[in-house]
This record gives sequence, structure tokens and C-alpha cells, in this order.
Amino acid sequence: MLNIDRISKTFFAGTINERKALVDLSLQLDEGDFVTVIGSNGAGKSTLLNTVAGRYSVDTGSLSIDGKPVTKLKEFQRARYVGRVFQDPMAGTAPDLTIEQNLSLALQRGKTRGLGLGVTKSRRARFVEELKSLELGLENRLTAKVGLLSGGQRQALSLLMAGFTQPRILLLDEHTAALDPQRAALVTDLTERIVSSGGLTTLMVTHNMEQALKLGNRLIMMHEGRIVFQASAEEKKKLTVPLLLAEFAKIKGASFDDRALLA
Ligand SMILES: Nc1ncnc2c1ncn2[C@@H]1O[C@H](COP(=O)(O)OP(=O)(O)OP(=O)(O)O)[C@@H](O)[C@H]1O
Repeated sequence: MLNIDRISKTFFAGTINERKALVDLSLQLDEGDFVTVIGSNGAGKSTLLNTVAGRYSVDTGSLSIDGKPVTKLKEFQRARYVGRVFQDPMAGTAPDLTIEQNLSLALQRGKTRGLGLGVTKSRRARFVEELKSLELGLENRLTAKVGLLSGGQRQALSLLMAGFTQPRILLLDEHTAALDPQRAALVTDLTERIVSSGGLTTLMVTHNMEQALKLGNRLIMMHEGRIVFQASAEEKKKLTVPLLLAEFAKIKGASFDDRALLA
């Protein structure tokens, strides 16, 4: 359903700052696949997500979603297919808008017409139900400004919003990295719930190998713009952190981010 075919992306090509972020990379995701993405610093993980989202164009290669070519579509044109949660809890929500206004905007995403910020009775009833599932008591704070929420609460809300409209692809870019361990665990659990209840096809970048093993049905390891190791659903079940480290050690000169070993 997501087909990434031999994409390459170089920043500042031909200058001394040249960075080959993606090199001839191919990846296919089937409907409902949940792929965790790990790798060294600067391996191209975020760039991969950015090219799927349409934030960055590719130099060569192509991408399609459900068989439709999207390579040339801009980010806003792909918004109806793609849901996204970033590392920064402040990035996914609008702080000056209320919880219910943020949720209304999420419903509106990718549509050209609609109610926008408008909150109808039926929308509000839906929001209450959805927020209850977070078990954070946010259903009682519909008219509170989102800027007043904690990082973990905002990230939970961002996740809910991203999953709201059943995107064809959910992109998670280290979305628990900025949270304390307790809240990270909560958002990790929530991720599992939202992805499995919606059967969402998901790509999740993480520095945390435990998390990369716990979540999802497939795993890829990247280094210098390439996929250097892949585990299928069956293979992933047998993987452990030491085995992953051993795979990584095979890559000459590469070192994992220190955070990789944090549970
Ligand atoms: N907007 C950009 N402009 C210039 N160079 C970029 C840009 N985005 C990424 N790069 C470069 O592309 C390479 C891949 O970066 P990317 O952020 O995709 O790696 P990453 O695997 O997500 O790394 P990290 O784990 O450190 O976040 C790096 O060399 C980076 O400096």
C-alpha cells in the first residue's frame, strides 16, 4: 500500500556541505504493517518520514500510496493520506486553541471545505468518547487551551488527532523521546492501542531499541541513507536488543546514539 521505490535525497549537492540523506532506498509496506525504524544519528530516518509526508521532495525515485503516485504531490496535498506526530510535543497541536478546537481542526485535515474550528454537538460527543480512551481526564477539559497541557498530554492528544481521520499512513518521529519515562510509557501504550484499533499502516522512528522491538510487526535499521538490516514479522519476534546491537556492530565505523540503550 506504501511503495517507496529507489528514492534518493541529497542536501546541498555539489557543495562542501553535501549530505546524502537517502541513497537508492526502497521499502514496501502492506496494509496494517507497523514498521519501527532505528539507526545511527544522521542515518536518514527523519528524512525518510519527511519524504513520505511530502515535506521534502526526492531527487530520484518514486513513492506511491494505494497504487497512486504521490511523488509530485506537495505536503498539503498528501495531508489526507498522512497522519504525523513529531518529537516536539508543541509541534502537533495549536496552543492557543482549545482541546475541542484542535480536534475539530484534525477532523478537517485534508478536506477543502467543512466546519473548520466549529464544534457541533455531535462532534463534541465524539470528542468526549475519543478523549475518554486516553484515560487522562481530558474529556472534562474540552474548552481548556492546549497550551496549558503537559508535554505527555499534548503528545497523547497529537496521537489521537493523527489517528482520528484514519490516515492511510501514520508517521511517528521519535514521538516519545522528549517525555519522561512514565509519560513515554503511557504514550507508547496509547500508540499500540490507536494503531491496532485503527489497523493503521505505520512508520515509527525511535532511538529506543526496547520500544522498537516491543512495537510493530516489522523493523528496519538504517545507516547512511540505506536500509542495512530488516526483520520480517516472524524474524522480529525472535529479535533481542543484544541481537540488534550485534547487527549494528557489523556496520563498520557506525555507533548508535547513546539513547538507544535506554529502556
Ligand atoms: N533540512 C535539511 N537540510 C540539510 N541537511 C539535512 C536536512 N535534513 C537532514 N539533513 C541531513 O541529512 C542527513 C540525514 O538526516 P536525518 O535527520 O534524516 O537523520 P536521522 O536518522 O533522523 O538522524 P537523528 O537520529 O540524528 O535524528 C544528515 O546528514 C542531516 O544533516
